[in-house]
Amino acid sequence: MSDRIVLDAHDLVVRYPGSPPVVAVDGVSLRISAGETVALVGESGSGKSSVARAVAGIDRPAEGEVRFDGGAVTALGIRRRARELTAIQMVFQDPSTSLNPRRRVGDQVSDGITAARARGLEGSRPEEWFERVGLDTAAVSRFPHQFSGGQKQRIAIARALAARPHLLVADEPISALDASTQTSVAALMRDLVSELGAGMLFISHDLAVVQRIADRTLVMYGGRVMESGDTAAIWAAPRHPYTRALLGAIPKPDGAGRVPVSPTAAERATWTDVPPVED
Ligand SMILES: Nc1ncnc2c1ncn2[C@@H]1O[C@H](COP(=O)(O)OP(=O)(O)OP(=O)(O)O)[C@@H](O)[C@H]1O
Repeated sequence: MSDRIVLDAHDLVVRYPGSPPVVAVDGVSLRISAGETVALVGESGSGKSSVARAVAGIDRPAEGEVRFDGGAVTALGIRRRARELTAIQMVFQDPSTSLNPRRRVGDQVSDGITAARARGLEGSRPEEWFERVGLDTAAVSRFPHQFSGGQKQRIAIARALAARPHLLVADEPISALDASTQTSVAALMRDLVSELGAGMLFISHDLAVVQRIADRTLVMYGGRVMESGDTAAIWAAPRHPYTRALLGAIPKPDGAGRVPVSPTAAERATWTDVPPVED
């Protein structure tokens, strides 16, 4: 990890139309350094995907600013933005929808290579990326339906990383995969982004995987960051009551099963009443 900050988003507010409007993100700030993996965790609806879309330049936040490699993402002109945003790549939950079913997978990885070349970076070959993500290089001429879900996600990762991004935004990249491949795909992503010196925003509800791969973690609830800090420190001693409740939902190793977070309204109020704990 280096001291170079690739992403610096501050005071993000994301609202969706409605009456009243939905405040999905309410004042979230986050920084990611080169080579660093930062996880966003929190229950469904806490605003994780909305943060991801704002920092990736998909949705414009209602308030706040996203700075990427020192420049304001929201202030880029259309042409410059299309060119420069190849340095931010995304991996989504479902590789079946993110890969084009009618194109050979090698050609799709070549799109990433072309994007890197357009930024003046040295060329590479799709086979090299297949090798890096643990796939048979002979498979470059196949079509997406000839692969398993886990293999398709490896291809989507190869395509994203072939573009040599400075930031990879991964929104639930392992949740559609078989349990047996989830950890290995997550670990692969982490290793490759740190090898490339890129930063990664990793969104997952799999807390055991987050614990394993994230350098830092932000815990969100109701659109706000409740706790943020070094992953190991948070797991060793969660300080915010919401974090304690969330970590209590990890399946117990003794086989006692998943402990649901089923808070009462009073408990929820206690979480939002306690000020955030940030590093
Ligand atoms: N396009 C939209 N229009 C209206 N409301 C939306 C829209 N997208 C998200 N929301 C709402 O914004 C809030 C945050 O949603 P978001 O998808 O960011 O949360 P999340 O933590 O990523 O959830 P999940 O883990 O289920 O994906 C939720 O209340 C959601 O219903």
